[in-house]
Amino acid sequence: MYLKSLHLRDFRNYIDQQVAFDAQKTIVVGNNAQGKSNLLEAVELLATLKSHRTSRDRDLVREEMPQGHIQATVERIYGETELALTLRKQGRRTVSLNRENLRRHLDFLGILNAVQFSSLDLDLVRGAPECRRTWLDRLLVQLEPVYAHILQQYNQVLRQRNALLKKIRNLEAQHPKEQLLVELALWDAQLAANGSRVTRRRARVIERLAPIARSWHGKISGKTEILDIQYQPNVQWLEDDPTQVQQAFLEKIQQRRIPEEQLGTTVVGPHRDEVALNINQTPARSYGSQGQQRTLVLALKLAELQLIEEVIGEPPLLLLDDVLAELDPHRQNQLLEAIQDRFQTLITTTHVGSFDALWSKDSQILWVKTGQIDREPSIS
Ligand SMILES: Nc1ncnc2c1ncn2[C@@H]1O[C@H](COP(=O)(O)OP(=O)(O)OP(=O)(O)O)[C@@H](O)[C@H]1O
Repeated sequence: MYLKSLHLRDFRNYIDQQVAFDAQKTIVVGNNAQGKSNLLEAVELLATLKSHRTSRDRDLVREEMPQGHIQATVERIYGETELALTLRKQGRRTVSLNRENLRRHLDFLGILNAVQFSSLDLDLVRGAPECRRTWLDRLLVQLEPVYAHILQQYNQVLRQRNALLKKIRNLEAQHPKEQLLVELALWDAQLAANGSRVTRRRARVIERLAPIARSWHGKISGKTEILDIQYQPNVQWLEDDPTQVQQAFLEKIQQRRIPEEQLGTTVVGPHRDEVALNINQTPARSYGSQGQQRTLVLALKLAELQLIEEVIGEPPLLLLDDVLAELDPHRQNQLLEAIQDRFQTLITTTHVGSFDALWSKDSQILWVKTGQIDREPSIS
């Protein structure tokens, strides 16, 4: 797939900016806080309808303006598509394909695919389990857009079940709670049904991703380190069968009944899953240097690229936000070799000279200054 052009209006610090991409690699150069990451964020939003920097649309709209727009033309094997996303300070966002508004946002996903790699990704290794769940979920949405809907339904059930558990916890001692317990049983079944759809998909994606990531990791680290990725679902199950997985949920819910009522919150389900990342059988978080942790993140990103390409049948975009200069020449070369000319890549940097000149060969260079993009560096 190829992102041909982008048009940003009142998005972050861009007023009205057109960008035409005319090379497989685009290097976006500028000082800090000029709008480089904002540009990549716009592409990320078109690919996933999410930003890893904010969950509030009002942050994305230019200051003082009521709404902002991102528009793009994407070329796929089957033809060209125009994507548009309108973000509002107040009210819901709207999405359109080829100038037709879509009722279901789900239908917008899967047209543009992108793998994002920024320094924040070190949180994949060092951060809380939530970072790894979010990463996994975003990958799943790209591989199978309907997963966005599945996850949304699960989260809705979770919220409603939590509200009910809170109500039960706060009941006066003499107040009968039978009616609420009948209601809770209905939510238990919903949690099991929706939770099993989430956990089965997470397990499947890890099963496919783990060997690819292990192989990349071996190549980059020179085979001295062995990466092991293990999905650790909160509800353990053995066979990928909906009935059996739901049964495992219901059994665990029964076991945790008392703590759940005492805490007033759901403690069973995929919102408590973990993905263990081990190097040579030691948790990566406590293993080795920052450089070794970077190698791991790089291997994960390369595995994401490869898996999306395998599943979608077309190479996704790669968004490298200020990470190239942080990789040593060996890792830079591994990355360059892996992407070759297959993956359209957008790279942000403060200095073009801060990474190997091979990167700028055949690349388009764009200069960003206070929300304006030029093909030449500005004089001042
Ligand atoms: N909603 C908004 N309206 C107007 N300006 C905004 C908005 N959100 C962010 N900005 C501005 O965008 C700029 C930050 O841009 P960006 O995050 O793309 O930086 P960058 O060029 O990637 O720099 P760095 O190298 O520091 O990451 C800041 O000047 C910030 O004030």
